[in-house]
Amino acid sequence: MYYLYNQKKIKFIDEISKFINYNSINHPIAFTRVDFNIPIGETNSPLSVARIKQNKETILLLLKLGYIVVLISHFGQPTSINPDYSLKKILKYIENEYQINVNILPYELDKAAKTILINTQNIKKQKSLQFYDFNNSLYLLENIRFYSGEIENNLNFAKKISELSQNEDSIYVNDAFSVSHRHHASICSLPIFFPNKSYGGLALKQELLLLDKYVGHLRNMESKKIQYINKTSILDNKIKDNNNTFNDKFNISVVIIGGKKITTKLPLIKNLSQKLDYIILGGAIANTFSIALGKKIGSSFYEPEMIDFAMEIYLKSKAKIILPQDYIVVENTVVESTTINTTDIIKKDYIHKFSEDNISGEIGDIGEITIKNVISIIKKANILIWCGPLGRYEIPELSNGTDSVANIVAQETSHRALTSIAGGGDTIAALGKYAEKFTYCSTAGGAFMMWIEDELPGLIALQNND
Ligand SMILES: Nc1ncnc2c1ncn2[C@@H]1O[C@H](COP(=O)(O)OP(=O)(O)OP(=O)(O)O)[C@@H](O)[C@H]1O
Ligand SMILES: O=C(O)[C@H](O)COP(=O)(O)O
Repeated sequence: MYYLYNQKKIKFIDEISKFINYNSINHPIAFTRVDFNIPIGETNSPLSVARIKQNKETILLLLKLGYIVVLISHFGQPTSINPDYSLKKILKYIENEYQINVNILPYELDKAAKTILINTQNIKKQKSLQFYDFNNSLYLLENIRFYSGEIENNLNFAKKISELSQNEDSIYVNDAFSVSHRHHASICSLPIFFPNKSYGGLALKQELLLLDKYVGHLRNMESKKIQYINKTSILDNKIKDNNNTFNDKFNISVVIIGGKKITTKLPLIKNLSQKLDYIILGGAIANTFSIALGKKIGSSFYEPEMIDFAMEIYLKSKAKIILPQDYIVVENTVVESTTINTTDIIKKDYIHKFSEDNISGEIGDIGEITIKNVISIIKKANILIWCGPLGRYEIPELSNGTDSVANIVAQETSHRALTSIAGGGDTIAALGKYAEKFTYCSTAGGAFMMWIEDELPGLIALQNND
């Protein structure tokens, strides 16, 4: 089956089995881009392994087809080699999900090539004895962001990776929708070395088909007529169903944007705000808007270089943007950080409620008034998109905002025709038990938003002319 992306075809790996001659296969490599960038919690254990689980089908199919699978993933955003971001830290969770031994390849690519070569010979012997052992067939490159060529999208670096295999039947597979918005070597340049042999994996296929089904219309939409919205009544938590407030009952689209990847997500809000009725902001993204509006947010996280841009978006879409009105604030944060994500340990005594704008300390969650307002909007919505937690959900005392809103979205999805689509590694973890009640949860946050708004470079790289 082909998928048409901007009029060009993307092939998926389930096509391969129709053409392959199993007897002639000489163990080529399937270079498979996955996204094992899973959220890690306080005790250094994963908060969600959804991103690992989703590639299982792809990997098993490739192994059964006789490929040696070399998995390529990033983990966090390291700028150089850093043991805290080694994929070795999550190896046991990968092996646990797949029930197959995964070999981490040496960082030096020439040594990695030798390791694969030696193991290939072993597999040949085993195959001739009619004993096929997946345990020698699955490899994992170290965190691809340990190599400077990755984020530089360096063609030579991609070529070196492709040269781990000398077999002309080797293929490239992108099974990482959630990182397909990055112009990185393993996403955009590596497929160049596999002309007509670059495929989408089964997880990527599922993401595209389901997102098309549920929110495909948003991609094609130019902009939605701005409805007359009496914002004061919303802030007062009194939404009326008459012509002066909402034109169509339940014809309201809402996006909730939280989290802390402000540079990635902010540019995508600009156009999205033209298509949807409400932009509910939480998390550190909201902080950047608050600063732009001259509010005091204490020592809260924000991105100074995005302030002007936040202001531009605010001025353009003021009537639609809902910012928090009250917060849970942490004073004198006691940080015993894990280096991955911000899972700090905070003393309960330091957590306070703030209902005003002049905050001291660090915003950790939205407060009760904001939660009520957000819920009142959700109750009127017929489509809801959610990317990014509303607070530092990893810390139980700061998870109430995300939890309460997730609970209502889950209820509204079950009880009436609310289409709820959430996306993001942390978002899925933050939604917890409510995630399964959502219409669909994508593993992608930034990539999902870019999929709605723009072209994804990772999908362009998979397009075929044949
Ligand atoms: N007010 C806040 N201040 C600081 N960090 C916050 C705040 N609110 C949420 N966060 C943090 O944001 C992180 C998640 O943000 P992120 O933008 O990565 O979301 P995501 O859903 O995983 O998207 P993606 O899949 O694109 O990474 C969490 O670690 C959470 O603790
Ligand atoms: O968490 C994500 O959204 C993906 O793993 C991409 O990670 P990145 O934002 O560090 O590129």
